[in-house]
Amino acid sequence: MSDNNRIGSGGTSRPRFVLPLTASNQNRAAPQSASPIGQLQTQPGLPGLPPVGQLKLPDQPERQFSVDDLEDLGEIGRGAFGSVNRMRFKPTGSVLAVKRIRSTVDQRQQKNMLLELNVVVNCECPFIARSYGALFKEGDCWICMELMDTSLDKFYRVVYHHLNEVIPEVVIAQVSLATVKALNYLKEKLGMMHRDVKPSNILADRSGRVKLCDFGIAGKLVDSIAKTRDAGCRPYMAPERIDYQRVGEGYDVRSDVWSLGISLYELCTGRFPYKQWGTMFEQLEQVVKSEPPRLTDARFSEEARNFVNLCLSKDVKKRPKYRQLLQQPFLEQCAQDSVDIAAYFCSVLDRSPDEARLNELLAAVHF
Ligand SMILES: Nc1ncnc2c1ncn2[C@@H]1O[C@H](COP(=O)(O)OP(=O)(O)OP(=O)(O)O)[C@@H](O)[C@H]1O
Repeated sequence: MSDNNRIGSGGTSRPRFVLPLTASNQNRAAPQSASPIGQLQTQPGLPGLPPVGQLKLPDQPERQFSVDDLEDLGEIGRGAFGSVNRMRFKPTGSVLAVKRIRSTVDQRQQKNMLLELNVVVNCECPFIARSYGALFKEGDCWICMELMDTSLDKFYRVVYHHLNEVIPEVVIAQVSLATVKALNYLKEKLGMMHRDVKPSNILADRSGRVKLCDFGIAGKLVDSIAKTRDAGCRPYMAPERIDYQRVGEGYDVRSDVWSLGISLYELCTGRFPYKQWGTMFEQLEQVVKSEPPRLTDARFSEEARNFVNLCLSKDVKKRPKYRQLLQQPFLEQCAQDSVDIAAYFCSVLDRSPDEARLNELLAAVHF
C-alpha cells in the first residue's frame, strides 16, 4: 500500500507521535527547529494580507503581532496539513501552541476567516481550547492557541500499548462529557458543527482539563486543501458523509456524534474499530455497507457500552443529538461523580516513554 493511501498518514512520513510534556521536560525548551517554518512549504506567489494579526491572550489587551514576536520552542506534532509547535510570545513570555497550515485561500477568504476567528477567540467554553489569534504569512496560516499537555490519540496509545493498562471508565466518562458539552456549545452558541472529531483533536492537561480543538479557521483551511487534492481517507467520517449516493441529502451534528463514537471506541479498547483499509472504496464497503462497530467489552458498564453504541447508530435518525446524549445515564451519572482525573493524567504522562519509543508504538498500532 502506498503512503498516500494509508489512513491518517497524510501522505507523509511524518512522525506520528511526540513526547507528551512531563514534569521533567515541560519546563525545558525544546531545540530550535532549523527553520521557523519547519518543513512547511511557503507559497510566496499567493496574494495575501499584510503578515500581521490580532492576538488576544488571557488577561491581556488585544494587540497586533507578527511572526517575529514568536520564538519557536520546537515541534509538538505534525498532522496531514501542517504542524503544531510550542512558541513563546516574546512580548509577554507566554508559551502557546501555534498551528501552521499551508493555505491555498485567496485574500478575500483570508479576511473572512480572520473575521470568523474573532467569534472563536471570544468563546468562553471551558471545554474548548482557546484560540488567541491568527495571521497569514506567505501563504501559511499561523493560528495561536492554548497549549495543552497531550492529545488523546497519544494518550491512549501510551496507556494501552506501552503501559498495558486500560483507561478507567470514569475517565472516559469525563472525557465524553467534556466533548459533548464542547460540541453542544459550538452548535448552540456559535451555530457551528465541528466536522473533525477524533482523539487527536481532544486535548488534555495535567490539571485534568479536557478540551476540544481544531474547528473554525483550521477546519475551513483543511477542507479547502482537501478539496484541491486527494486528502486520503477520513477515517472518523460518518456513513452518511461517505456514501456518495447520499451526499445531496446533507448532514448535521449527528455526523459529529458518529465521529465521537469512533473516538470513544478507540479510547475504550486501544484500537481503531475497523480493519485497515487502503482505498476509499474499502472504506465505503466497511463503513457504509457493513454493520457498525459495537463496544462489547465487559470491562465497561452497560451504560458505557450503550452510550458508545448509540453514538455509532448507523441510521442517522436513530443517532441522538447532544441534548439527548447529555441525558444518557452514562453522562448523567458522571456529572455527579467527583473524580481526580488530574492525578490520573499526571500518572500516565509521567510514565510515557521517550519520543523514539512512542513513534515506534504509534507506527505499530493500526490507526
Ligand atoms: N493546543 C495544543 N496543545 C498541545 N498539543 C497540541 C495542540 N494542538 C495540537 N496539538 C498536538 O499536535 C498534533 C498535530 O496536530 P494537527 O492538528 O496538526 O494534526 P492531527 O490532528 O494529529 O492530524 P490531522 O492533520 O490528520 O488532523 C496533535 O496530534 C496534538 O498532539
